[in-house]
Amino acid sequence: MTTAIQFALLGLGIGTAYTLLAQGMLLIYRGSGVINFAHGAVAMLAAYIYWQLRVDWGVPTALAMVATVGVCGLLGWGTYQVIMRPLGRASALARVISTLGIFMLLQGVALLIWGAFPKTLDSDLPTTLVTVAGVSVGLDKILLLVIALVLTTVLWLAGRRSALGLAIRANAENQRATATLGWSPHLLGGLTWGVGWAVAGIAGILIAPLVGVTVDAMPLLVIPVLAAALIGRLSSFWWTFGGAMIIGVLQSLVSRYVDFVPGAMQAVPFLVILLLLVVRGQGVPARSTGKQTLPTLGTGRISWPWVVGVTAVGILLFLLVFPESLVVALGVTASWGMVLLSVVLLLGYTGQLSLAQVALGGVAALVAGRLVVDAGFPFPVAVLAGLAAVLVVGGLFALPALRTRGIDLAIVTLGLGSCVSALVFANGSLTGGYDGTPVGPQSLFGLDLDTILYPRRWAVFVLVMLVLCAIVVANIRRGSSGRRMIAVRTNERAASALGVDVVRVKLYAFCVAAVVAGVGGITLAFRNPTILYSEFDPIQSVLAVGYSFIGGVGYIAGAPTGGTLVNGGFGSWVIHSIFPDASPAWLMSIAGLSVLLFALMNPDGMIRTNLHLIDSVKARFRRHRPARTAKEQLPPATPHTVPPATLAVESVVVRFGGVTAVAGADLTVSPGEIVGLIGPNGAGKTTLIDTVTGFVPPAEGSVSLNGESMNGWPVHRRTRAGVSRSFQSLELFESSTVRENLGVASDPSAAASYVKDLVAPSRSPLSPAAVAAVCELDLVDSLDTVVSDLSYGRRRLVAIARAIATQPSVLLLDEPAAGLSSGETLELARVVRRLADAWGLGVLVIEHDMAFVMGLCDKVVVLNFGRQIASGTPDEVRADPEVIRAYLGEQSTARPAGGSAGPVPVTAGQEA
Ligand SMILES: Nc1ncnc2c1ncn2[C@@H]1O[C@H](COP(=O)(O)OP(=O)(O)OP(=O)(O)O)[C@@H](O)[C@H]1O
Repeated sequence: MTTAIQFALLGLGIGTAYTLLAQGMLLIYRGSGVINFAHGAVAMLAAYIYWQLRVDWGVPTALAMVATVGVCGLLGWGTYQVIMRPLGRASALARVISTLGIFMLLQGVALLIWGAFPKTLDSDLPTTLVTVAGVSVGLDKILLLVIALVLTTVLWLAGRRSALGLAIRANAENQRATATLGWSPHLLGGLTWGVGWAVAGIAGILIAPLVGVTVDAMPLLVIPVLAAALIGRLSSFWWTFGGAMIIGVLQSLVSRYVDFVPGAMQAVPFLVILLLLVVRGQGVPARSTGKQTLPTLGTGRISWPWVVGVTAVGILLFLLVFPESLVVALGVTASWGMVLLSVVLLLGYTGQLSLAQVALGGVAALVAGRLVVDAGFPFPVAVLAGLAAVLVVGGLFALPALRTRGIDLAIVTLGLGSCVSALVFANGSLTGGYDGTPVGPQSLFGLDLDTILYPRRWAVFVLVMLVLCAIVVANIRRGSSGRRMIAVRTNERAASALGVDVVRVKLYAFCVAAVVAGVGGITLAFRNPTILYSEFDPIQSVLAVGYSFIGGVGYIAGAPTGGTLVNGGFGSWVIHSIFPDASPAWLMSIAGLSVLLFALMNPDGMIRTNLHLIDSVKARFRRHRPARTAKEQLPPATPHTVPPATLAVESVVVRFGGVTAVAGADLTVSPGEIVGLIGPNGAGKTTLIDTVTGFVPPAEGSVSLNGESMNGWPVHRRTRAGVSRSFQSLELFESSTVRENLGVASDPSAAASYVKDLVAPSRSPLSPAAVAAVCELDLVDSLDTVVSDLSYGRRRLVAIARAIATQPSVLLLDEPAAGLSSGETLELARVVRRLADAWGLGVLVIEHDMAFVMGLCDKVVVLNFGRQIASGTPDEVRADPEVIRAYLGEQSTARPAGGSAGPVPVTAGQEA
């Protein structure tokens, strides 16, 4: 028992170190909404500066401390002014990636100045042993705990009680609002980053004696620190303190009691926390909170003459022309190019920020390597087995992505990558430890690929693998799988409402990306006769995202371009050719600086600028052929009818915690019938549609289609069954064209397409319903227009057309006439009437425009405070005293808030 307490107390020491770091990171997040992945690197820099001042130059301790913290504070202030402030309007991704750039830059600069050899710093706190309840513990640990408690209390009080603290928090959410309250947003931003970095500086000085001053260890502390901050939901200083302590104590106890599993100390507490976070996560995101800027994507179009020509020339240059050192460097770049291709697939196309891609490459290499060494498998068979294994592991890594997203997912995957590193790569019995795994030379179908004797052959093999992987990724981009991925990255809610199985798309993206990263990892590992797993450490996965970003995370060609910057790649070769004695740290610093410059000036990456150039050159020489008009490209519209289906909502109750949003709704929508759902703001109308479409589960009651209960069905299954919806906030894929928006809705759900797309991508003809909807809503001329360029009224029509493109039997429209002119509203009413009468579609429509509802609907249902207070024909509802009292007012035909005065004159016989 005493031993357990002893280890728990030791763990509090580790937890204290995490707390000191975590609180500064949390302060920055609360004040600017940015997770600073460089926070551990800032602490590392502080430790080096402090070592330089106190140990090397003999500056008095107090002065050295003040100077170090001051420098960190100033650098934090400068980081805000030079990087974060200009990035204020950039995407969240660009801001996160810029912190990865800072990470790389600080590590590179520290290596250049202080070298890779560790420095030692003694604790400035007294280290005498104190006995508490029979257990001995160093006084410095107790003092550190006190400092962590004081820091947490000060930050907590400042955040809650001081006007400045409140303003800093408000500034993260709305700079304009803080400005109108008399605060300077940039002063607050600079202060947040300055204080945050200063706190990291204090942490660096205090924890350096515990963890040592090295360029590797301290920046990596960011991983457990992020986990602690996640436990605090990235908002609470006290929960973060608790999280850090839990992690510290768990790690210490595991190191004592699970010491038979190497690496368990780092991994087990992590896995427990990851599990917690995943359980706490959300399957379908909440109603959208606003637009976000996403990276621009390439088309994935393949020009076969170019691919064959460039590959053939590349092979010739590799075999006959280039010097051997260059060929080897290009081979490394090509291997990394495949790892970065997996980032393009995951982050570029699917929007999933995974920080574990290099670790996955390492897993494939490990399995293949072991099979070659232990089982004597031929190289190609071992490669296939390695890829099969990493496919499964990739699927496992996808599981957190099903319930977490954005920054949470990045942290979770970084944690998983570090678990793999601790449990597997650091396990000498699996990897051979410092000696590595001696795989020796390989051969492929009789061709000797000995990397020592024939490095050129090996490089050609890697080049061919890169080209094959790039073709697969390009095929996915052009196929229906790619369209689904892009829909998921843009808006998961809208994607699932269009019948896209978001879970399947994410699993697919993670699995294919894992295999592509696996090919990269295997070719990287087998380039040496002995595999060393140090090149698969978790930080490499972080760097991989940085390299992808520089190349262009939405472009296939961006992957090998980013791969030029890796250590040992083309960039290293160039630097070494010019400066033979240059340290690899130069390349890392240049890469870090490039990430920052690209984030600031060209977030779409290097390749986009070059593509613009290539396109403009091509355009000069291309013969002008008149483009086919959108109308010519459209298949002829055929008269359309839908399979009849009746939607029934019975006694549905929906609760959000203590709020009852819907308290017993009953309605049916029959084929060809238009039902209006009205009620004051907050009555529960959208919640009812959310429940019918599967976004929100009912607490009681049932929703059925043609008598079959849909309770428990996921969103996409309801869509595929024939229930489609539009959104009040439209939720269109704004940066895609109208055609692409409709294309996602038109794609059949066939599972086989995921496999077929790898080799033969399927084109997306619009569904007959989509074509009919485009003609009906007069959108033909807008088909190839990017949605964000359309007027608000036309975007509303696109949202309706997209809902119709899924070929529904029942259509749910959430405020379709909001923002339309009276002419457009009239036209919309005619179209909806026609959809019901001619197509046989059942329509449930929410609208505040009473004239529209009363003139159009066959039946009207009224909600008030979640309660259904009336239902019947428009005339019956209009005359209902409770409805008049609660909603319509005495002028029952008038729109409650500024609507048109009389009913829209549309009846069954009047359609256009
Ligand atoms: N995710 C949620 N968590 C908690 N409460 C919610 C949530 N979503 C909706 N509500 C609450 O449920 C009630 C009904 O909201 P809902 O948006 O469905 O109303 P509505 O009739 O569609 O309003 P409007 O006409 O303004 O769109 C409101 O009190 C709202 O605050």
